[in-house]
Amino acid sequence: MVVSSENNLENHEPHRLCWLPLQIFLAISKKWPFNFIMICKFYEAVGYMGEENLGKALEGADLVIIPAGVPRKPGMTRDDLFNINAGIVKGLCTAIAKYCPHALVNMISNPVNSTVPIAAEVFRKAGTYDEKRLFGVTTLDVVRAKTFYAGKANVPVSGVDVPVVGGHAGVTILPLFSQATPQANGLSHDDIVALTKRTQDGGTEVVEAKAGKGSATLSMA
Ligand SMILES: NC(=O)c1ccc[n+]([C@@H]2O[C@H](COP(=O)([O-])OP(=O)(O)OC[C@H]3O[C@@H](n4cnc5c(N)ncnc54)[C@H](O)[C@@H]3O)[C@@H](O)[C@H]2O)c1
Ligand SMILES: O=C(O)C[C@H](O)C(=O)O
Repeated sequence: MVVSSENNLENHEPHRLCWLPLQIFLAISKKWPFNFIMICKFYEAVGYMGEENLGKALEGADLVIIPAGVPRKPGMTRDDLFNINAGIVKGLCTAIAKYCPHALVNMISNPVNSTVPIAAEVFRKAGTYDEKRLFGVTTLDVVRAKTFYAGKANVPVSGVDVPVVGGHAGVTILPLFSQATPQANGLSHDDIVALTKRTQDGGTEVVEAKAGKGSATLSMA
């Protein structure tokens, strides 16, 4: 997904939202872009198909969100996606460097621990790398840590904060329950170990529940 602000809000001109080929929203339902228009009245949704239109879709973009690629099936790790998704991400990042080198890039495609370095390397080679503009999307780890912690501590999730550092796969996901607020009295070491493991395995839980039909796609949308 690509967002461009070539027009400005004050004039109530629409911004441009482009749907790249095979992108998740279109793949789920062709109605999605239209629902989005109703929600965001300042956005205009434009769909582009085919690699030959990648330049048109990306030109002038301020924000590019990359969810393209294959998801895990039960029994796979995120690393098992590397061989397919690395090439997809590399191609998209090469086009970003060419058509919108100053865009913010949010990387959803897994393995995020590897696709972000791939993007960085493509941008570095193109001379466009800016570490402040490239992000691996790991918000789900924070959401999961907060949800599981709130459940265990029996506090409303809306008031909970749990910092999560590290990467986005297995033991590289490090929820810092020692820094969580509010501090829950009465959580044992075993509770913290169990909460940590459940946070680290949250994506796997979803992949197994969907039984081969994808991953936490809608959460990212
Ligand atoms: N970072 C995260 O928190 C997070 C969360 C959910 C999913 N993911 C990752 O996002 C990716 C997509 O997962 P999903 O569950 O949405 O899968 P999905 O199969 O539902 O959607 C993937 C989309 O990518 C498209 N695609 C495939 N090859 C492409 C290409 N060469 N160019 C452009 N688009 C292409 C497919 O047509 C499909 O529409 C996976 O790698 C998954 O692991 C990451
Ligand atoms: O776990 C996955 O494969 C998808 C995503 O990274 C997630 O955390 O839900």
